[in-house]
Amino acid sequence: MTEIIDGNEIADRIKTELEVCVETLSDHGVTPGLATVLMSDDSASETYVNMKQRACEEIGIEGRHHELDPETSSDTLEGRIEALNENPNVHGILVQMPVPDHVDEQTILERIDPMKDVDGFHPENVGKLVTGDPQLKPCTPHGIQRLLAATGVETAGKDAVIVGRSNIVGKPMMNLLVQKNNLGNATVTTCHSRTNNLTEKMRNADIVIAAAGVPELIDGSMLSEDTVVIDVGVNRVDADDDKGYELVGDVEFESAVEQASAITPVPGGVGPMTIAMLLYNTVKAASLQENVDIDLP
Ligand SMILES: Nc1nc(=O)c2c([nH]1)NC[C@@H]1CN(c3ccc(C(=O)N[C@@H](CCC(=O)O)C(=O)O)cc3)C=[N+]21
Repeated sequence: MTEIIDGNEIADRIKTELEVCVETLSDHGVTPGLATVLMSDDSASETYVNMKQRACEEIGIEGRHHELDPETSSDTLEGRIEALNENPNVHGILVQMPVPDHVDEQTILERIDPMKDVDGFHPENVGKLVTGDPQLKPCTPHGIQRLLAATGVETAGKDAVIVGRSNIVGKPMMNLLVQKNNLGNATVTTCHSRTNNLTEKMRNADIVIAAAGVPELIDGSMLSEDTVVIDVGVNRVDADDDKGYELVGDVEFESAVEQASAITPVPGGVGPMTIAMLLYNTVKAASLQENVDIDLP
């Protein structure tokens, strides 16, 4: 029987454990603070930022949301980040991506104090991840590692195929899975739009991680039995009913579920783990900045 991996349940377990960490910090007079910055009218971005703020509230993190007009200059945005870097009540800063075209994403990421970079996107944190000494790990790939561990999927010695080479998922996922530790030790192949024989590579994989951002790119005919399928896609496509849109993954669930040994659904798979690991990073950042020892889950 194919196991449908319940990301909501695993994320809730981690959140419950993080709540205890927040209480310990509170005993030391520290309330972890997360600042989110949104500079877009995009309704998906708004939804995601709201979800992050609500999750903070649930476990006692102080969330502060900053909304900037999409026309705001890069200088103004950078000034806002600078103020957050200097604010001692703010332990984590997240600038929601994408930013408008007139703002250079990399410039913005480099302005965030690496100690407050709860996305793990700053070059200093990327470098530490690659050398095997990560400080704040990117939320989605870290969440996927936790998801695999919680499901009892061993990564050591396994062939993992990642489809997608983005800086936020594909590349950090590759670096985490190849590392010499109990959540790594996999043999990793990173595929992308110029990969030849993608199907052949996926058919030989023990674990497939779909992070291309292409709706239903992968179907059951491209997978072998016994493959664990992790679907990172959160694509909004037009729906027939009056809801306006439907959320679909990078994997065609109906056919893939017939082949896979385990699979994450969309929604309810990787998404909730991303948010749980954002809370994890915020709690960790607070503990490092305030010199309070806590037992992170
Ligand atoms: N600086 C930055 N950091 C991010 O982490 C970041 C970002 N920018 N920009 C956009 C993406 C997207 N993202 C999601 C997180 C959770 C869900 C999630 O929980 N989704 C629900 C469904 C939500 C729905 O119904 O739309 C689920 O999969 O169950 C989705 C998407 C974080 N992102």
